[in-house]
Amino acid sequence: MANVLIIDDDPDVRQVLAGAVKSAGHEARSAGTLQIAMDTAGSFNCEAVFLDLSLPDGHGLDALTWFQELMSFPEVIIITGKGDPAGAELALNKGAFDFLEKPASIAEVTLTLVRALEYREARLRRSREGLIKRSGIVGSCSALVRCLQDLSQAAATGNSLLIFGETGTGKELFAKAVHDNSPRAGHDFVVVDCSALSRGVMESTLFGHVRGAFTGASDNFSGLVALSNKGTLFLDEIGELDLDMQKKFLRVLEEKKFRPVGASREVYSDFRLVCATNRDLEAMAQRGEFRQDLLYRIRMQKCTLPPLRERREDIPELCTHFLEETAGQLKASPKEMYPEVLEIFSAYEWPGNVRELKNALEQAAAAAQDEPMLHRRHLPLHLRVSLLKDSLSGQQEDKGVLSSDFSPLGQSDIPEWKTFKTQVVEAAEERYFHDLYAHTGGRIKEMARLANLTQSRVYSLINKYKLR
Ligand SMILES: Nc1ncnc2c1ncn2[C@@H]1O[C@H](COP(=O)(O)OP(=O)(O)OP(=O)(O)O)[C@@H](O)[C@H]1O
Repeated sequence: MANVLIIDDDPDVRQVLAGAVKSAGHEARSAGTLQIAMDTAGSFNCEAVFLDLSLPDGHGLDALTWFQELMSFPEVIIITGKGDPAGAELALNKGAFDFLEKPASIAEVTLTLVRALEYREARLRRSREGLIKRSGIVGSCSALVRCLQDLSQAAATGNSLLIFGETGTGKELFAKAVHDNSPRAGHDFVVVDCSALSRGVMESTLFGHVRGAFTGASDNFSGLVALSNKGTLFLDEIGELDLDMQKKFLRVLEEKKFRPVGASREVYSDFRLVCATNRDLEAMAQRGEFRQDLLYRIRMQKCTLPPLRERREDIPELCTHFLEETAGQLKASPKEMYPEVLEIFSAYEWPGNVRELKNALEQAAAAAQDEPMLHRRHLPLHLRVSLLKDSLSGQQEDKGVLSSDFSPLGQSDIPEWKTFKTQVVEAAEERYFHDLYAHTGGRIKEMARLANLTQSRVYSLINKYKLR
């Protein structure tokens, strides 16, 4: 028997759900507002929560994480009216188990609840058994722990997995961890960056070619799909595949067979697919830019990595990790941070997420040279710029840093914060890439390595800032 909390402002809905829960043999408690639900949850060890999105004292979405973080780790099922599909989608992306559209039948309610409880039990069993090899993933906030649980489940099933997340949130790291935790770990983990391959070379890179198939094909090449046989194929930025390649790839997924360019016979490859994207593939599918049938295939399981600004509690742990890593590479002792430096790190928005944090620490450690402590002055320019926030709200603490980097704003020309921030971040980006270009003599590979970006991203930034 499980404890189930029902949160809905409509007494009829509460009654129907409670009836369904009780007839399935579980204990039900109901609440008409978020406040009552939170008070109830304190003493009711709930294993599943039915959560309405539109409540008199707030939006259910804002309370979702609160319920997910309860000690009993409940699964949350969203109850949604016809009017809020976007809210339900957002909730799923934040780790809600599923959603039910009102009015749901008793059978639907019961089935969803059974599945949610089964899923929760399997999730807890796996985390109790400590089966997850983290493969370098750092962080312990609840959103990340959920992703690790998704990871563990995906690793065990072998189904296709779609990892969604902003740039630098760790999609490739997670994909590798899925591979490392799967029965395929002894075989290859093959990465294909779909945004870095031009249309012309994509097909032969994926499927291989025979000698003489086209100008320049001087040897047979088996291709990356064949290379991932028995292992894992990671398609990064899958949203960049053009429709023609999507069609070809769908066939490979369905039949596990493909024909190398210029070959007469088909080749077989048994690979496990993990894809990543930071694009809204659903919206792309609706616009006809991404095949719906391929989307169904690749997202048999899904995991959404939180942006760093939504898991700031992990920042100190990540900083320690990267400072130790940098020190290890230099065979030096790890540097430490003054508290005010950590404050800046904790307050910054991190549009480039963990990658940006890692780069910032590497740059700061290099700037600090032999000094054991990192000071604000060691931080990259764009981070120091974040101090402007404090200055604009009258809490600026270190005028020296700002005045040396920027001229003060006149009384009459204070722009909106967002506009100003965008301009300053763009200026910092431009300066960074100018310096990087000068430092590396414009060698793309080296630029990509130092900046920890893909070569195609570096190309686009070179074009953006007309670096010559
Ligand atoms: N949770 C984490 N713990 C430790 N390192 C992390 C974490 N997340 C990301 N990183 C590091 O940040 C960098 C970027 O990660 P990764 O390449 O996996 O991101 P991504 O989401 O695939 O980025 P992109 O979309 O730009 O390809 C890597 O150096 C990775 O090791």
